[in-house]
Order: sequence, then C-alpha cells, then structure tokens
Amino acid sequence: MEWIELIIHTTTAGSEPVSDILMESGASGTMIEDKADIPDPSKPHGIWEIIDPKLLETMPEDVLVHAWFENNAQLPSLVEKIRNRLAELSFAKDEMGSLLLDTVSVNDEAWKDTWKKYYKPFYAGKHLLIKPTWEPFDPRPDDLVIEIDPGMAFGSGTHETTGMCLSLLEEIIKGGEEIIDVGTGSGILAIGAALLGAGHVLAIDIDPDAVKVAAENVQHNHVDHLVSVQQGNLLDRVSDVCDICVANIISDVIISFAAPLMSHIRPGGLFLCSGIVSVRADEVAQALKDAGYEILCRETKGEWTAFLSRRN
Ligand SMILES: C[S@@+](CC[C@H](N)C(=O)[O-])C[C@H]1O[C@@H](n2cnc3c(N)ncnc32)[C@H](O)[C@@H]1O
Repeated sequence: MEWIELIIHTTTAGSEPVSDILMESGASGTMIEDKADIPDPSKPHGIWEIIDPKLLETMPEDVLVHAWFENNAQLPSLVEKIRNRLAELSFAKDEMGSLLLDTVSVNDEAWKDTWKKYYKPFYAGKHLLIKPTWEPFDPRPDDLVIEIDPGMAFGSGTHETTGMCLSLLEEIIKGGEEIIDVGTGSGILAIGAALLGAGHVLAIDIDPDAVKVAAENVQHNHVDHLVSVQQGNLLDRVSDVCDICVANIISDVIISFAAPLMSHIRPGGLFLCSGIVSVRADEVAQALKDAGYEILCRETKGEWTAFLSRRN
C-alpha cells in the first residue's frame, strides 16, 4: 500500500485546528512538530530525560503538522478539500502561519518508520507511561508501562481523545471491574485498564487489522489472561455485561449506540465516551441524557470532548 504524507506549515496557535482538519478528513494519524513542546533542557524537568537531546537542533522553525493518508483515487479531491478548509482557517483566525501544504509519497515500510521517528515515551495520567515497544526507557517504580506498537491501527496514545480516556480510566478503576472497550484500535485502553487493575477487559474492533495489532500488543504487555480481543461491529455479537464501557469512537456512533449499550452496563456502571468533536458535544450530551445516563464529568482537550456518565 502507498501512503501520502501531508505536511502543513503553521504556528503553535494553528497546530491544533490544522490537526483537527486533517483528522476530520480521515488521516490515519497526525503528528505535531513544534519546538515549543520541547522543555528547556537547561532547566530541571521531569520528562526531559526521555527526550533525545539532539531533537531540538534538528527541529524546523515553522510548526509542522504531519498527517498520513492512504493513496487512492479519492485522494486528489480530498487534498483539494483540505486546501479549501485551510484557506477558510487562515481567513477566520489570525496567527495561523503560511498554511503551506507539502505532499510526500511514502510506502508502507517508510510510513511505519516515519511514525517511529516522532513517537517517544510519555505519561498519560499520573502513573500510565506509554512506551513505544522499540524505545528503551527506565520507568519509575510506581509507573504502569503500556508498551505499544500501533502499526496501522489508531491508538498510539498521543491523540487527545485517547489521553482523556486513559486519565479518566486511571481515576475510575478501583480494581476487579469488568470492562468493555469498544473500538479498541491498538488495544491501548484495554491494556491500560488491565494494568490499572480491571478484572477482565473485552476489547472489540470492527477492523480486522486493528484486532490483529491489539492482540499482539495485549500479548506483548503480558495481559492476555485479562484481555480478550475480538472482531465485531459495536456489541452486535456480545452478550457480556460490564461495570465500565469505554468507547473512543466518533460522535454519530456514540449517539446511536448510547441507548442499546445500556443493557450491557450494570446499574450504577459507567460509560466513558470520547472521540467527540467539541462542536457536537451538546448533541452527544443530550443523547446520553435521553438514553437515561447521568453525566458525571465532561472533559475537553484541544477541540475534543469526553464524557463520563453513569447508568442509574
Ligand atoms: C479513534 S479509534 C480509538 C482507538 C483506541 N481505542 C484509542 O482510544 O486510541 C476508533 C476505533 O474504533 C473502531 N471502530 C469504528 N467503528 C466501529 C464499530 N462500529 N464497531 C467496532 N469498532 C469500530 C475503528 O476501527 C478504530 O480502531
């Protein structure tokens, strides 16, 4: 398969809106390259030790947003639409930078390696450390390390929607819960839940490639006795009932899935949903309330919203 990498030149202020345009256009992943994200190495900083000291010297002056798309017949018209949305963005907001768009062709192997260049260990929540499988790193004694190779699946942990789920899971898992992870992607949330003390996690994805990647990651993290991975459309072939359901999927799916999901959550159980573009958050909140959930918390990061709700 051939992949096309789009590179947009912008500013720190422009990086999130540009990244959101690319994700909403169907990018397999985005990566922001911004010098401002790198802590000053001369000052003591908890995470500097996990960043390559040479990184800063090699970084470009512009903020670059990289995004990867499968090369197919629709790509030229998609790139045109992205150009139009970037033009609208520069018109609507100041300080977005040049918004120049470069394209680079990359084959499957090169795509994997490109990702790897930017993917470094980082903390999501207080104790959850996301570590690419190939990166050496000495964790702190109380760290819970999720080793991930996302491959072609979504779920490196760098996306806001995943980050919000991980930190909320860290707050709500007390130990022994039965959990269903709908749209598991790389398996990152399922593995995190298992490390946090869940009794069992059922991880489901519609995409067979994601199921394969998730199963490999589950095995790599030695939680295969706690996590079962299976292919399926939402909970179509599932009869399990859980204490917590987590779903990092798009708004439309959450809206239509909230009511039927109820019968899979025990009374008093929790539904954690993410992947909601904030402009649609009120619509999702209404769907949750209409289905009978009580919203316990609403979190926003960048342009994204997550809800923690309870089945009463
Ligand atoms: C945004 S990714 C989330 C991946 C991971 N859980 C995370 O938080 O990073 C959404 C995942 O949902 C899966 N998905 C989309 N529609 C689905 C459906 N109807 N049933 C099951 N999985 C679905 C996609 O294949 C994708 O892997």
